[in-house]
Amino acid sequence: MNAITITDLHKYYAKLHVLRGLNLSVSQGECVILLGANGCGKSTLMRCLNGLAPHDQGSIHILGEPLTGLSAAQLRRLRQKIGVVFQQFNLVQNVSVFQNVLYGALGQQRLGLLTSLSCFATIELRKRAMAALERVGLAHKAQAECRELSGGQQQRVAIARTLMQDAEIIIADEPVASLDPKAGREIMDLLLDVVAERGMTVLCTLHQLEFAQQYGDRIVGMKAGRIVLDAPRQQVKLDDMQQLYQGETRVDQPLLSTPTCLTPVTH
Ligand SMILES: Nc1ncnc2c1ncn2[C@@H]1O[C@H](COP(=O)(O)OP(=O)(O)OP(=O)(O)O)[C@@H](O)[C@H]1O
Repeated sequence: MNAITITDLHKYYAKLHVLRGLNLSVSQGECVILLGANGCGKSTLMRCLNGLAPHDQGSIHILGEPLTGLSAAQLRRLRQKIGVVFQQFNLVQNVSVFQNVLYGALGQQRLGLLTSLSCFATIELRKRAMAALERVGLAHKAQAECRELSGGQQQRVAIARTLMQDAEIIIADEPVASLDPKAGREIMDLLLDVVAERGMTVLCTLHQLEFAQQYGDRIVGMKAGRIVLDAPRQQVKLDDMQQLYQGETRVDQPLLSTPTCLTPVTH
């Protein structure tokens, strides 16, 4: 079964046609790196996948379930399977690292928010949260407030939270954009190790081509709201990736021609 199946996906912001007929399948356990210039629609795609932004046409299936037509409870249950690691560390800054990780259990518990608060959490949940923090090397920072951590440490907390969540899919939107090269590499190493251990599926946007050459199974490239490159990482040349940043790349530019595929889509 595919972890993610996207068929003829369209998304508009008012008159701006942002996603222009996307087709993409990601197998369970696969790590796909998504590349594309600023404004080509990557984050919008990520938001659609996470149910944060409704799409206008086409379909998205997550682990075989359609993302549309779900009740609020069904959508919540499906979103529980999707962990997010975003460029802007989507953590609650003024609470502890431990508490942020515990929030990952939100939605698994019948009592919701209350049981994910550290003062009410069961011993089992607390143990799991500590184990997740140990896995990302941050057990010693459990009681620190998130805002006291470096960018790299905050991304570690976000990864720990996906472990707490028992996510099956990780959507990582520029997870290393604000990190220095060493910290960025450490986060990519950790992310890929953790997902391999758990057989999770990853869709990760990056702007660093040198990372794209080293991480993941497959490279998908977008240009002006369309997928124009989709091939196993080893088959993608640097020049193929560089072309993604040339010509008409943004969705808010008038298109002079329909972009052609740089490399035949192999899926
Ligand atoms: N909520 C929104 N409302 C209106 N327009 C939006 C919204 N979000 C994004 N856009 C527009 O959609 C287009 C695509 O933006 P998006 O953030 O998806 O691109 P991106 O490829 O992720 O870019 P970047 O690499 O800079 O993050 C841009 O023109 C942007 O201004």
